Amino acid sequence: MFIELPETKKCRESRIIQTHRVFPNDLNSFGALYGGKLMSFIDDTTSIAASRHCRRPTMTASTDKLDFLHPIYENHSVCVEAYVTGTGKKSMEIFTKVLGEDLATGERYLAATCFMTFVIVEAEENFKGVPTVIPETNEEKMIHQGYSKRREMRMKELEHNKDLANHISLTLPWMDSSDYLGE
Ligand SMILES: CC(=O)SCCNC(=O)CCNC(=O)[C@H](O)C(C)(C)COP(=O)(O)OP(=O)(O)OC[C@H]1O[C@@H](n2cnc3c(N)ncnc32)[C@H](O)[C@@H]1OP(=O)(O)O
Repeated sequence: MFIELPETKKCRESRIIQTHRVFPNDLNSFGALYGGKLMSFIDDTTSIAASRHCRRPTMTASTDKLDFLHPIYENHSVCVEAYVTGTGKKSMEIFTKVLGEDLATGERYLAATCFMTFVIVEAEENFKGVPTVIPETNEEKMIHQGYSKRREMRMKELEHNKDLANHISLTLPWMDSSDYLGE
């Protein structure tokens, strides 16, 4: 049984904010937060935003370009904030911004941004669709405004990648090299 959903939800209803301190065992060899660790924080946070919005099981369908804009150093805090910024029928776009904070000075900086798409994988037969989002703040409005264009580009890219997938070899390379070498 799934709960009934309203037709609309505000961005703030799905907003998730996770904050962590960057410890020595989270660092890369440059003394900054390891990128894989940050990606894991982002996936974790966005998945909760998706669940909050649709209250049904979802899976990560895609991650758009993740831009690492600024390193996050040891002992700074890393704040990962995510909320739903656009919806289709079963898919939800989630925007994530990552802020670093120097806890000694209070200086805050934008460390990364990312868009991800989550898709509902289980729903009732007559599922009508996820609630559309209502942006309220200037940032939410600006990001929501670009949703249709981003979705269009995503769909084009998906088609292209599906085509590419048709040419990817599944053969174990050490068993038969003819696929690799085009013999
Ligand atoms: C929680 C986790 O850790 S998940 C782990 C990582 N994720 C996975 O393993 C997912 C693997 N992929 C899959 O299972 C499938 O490709 C799915 C579930 C993502 C999509 O299934 P499909 O059968 O292709 O979905 P279908 O074609 O019915 O489309 C459903 C919706 O998803 C959207 N969609 C499907 N694939 C993508 C994609 N790669 N990027 C963006 N949107 C997508 C469609 O546009 C459609 O949107 P709409 O309902 O808003 O119009």
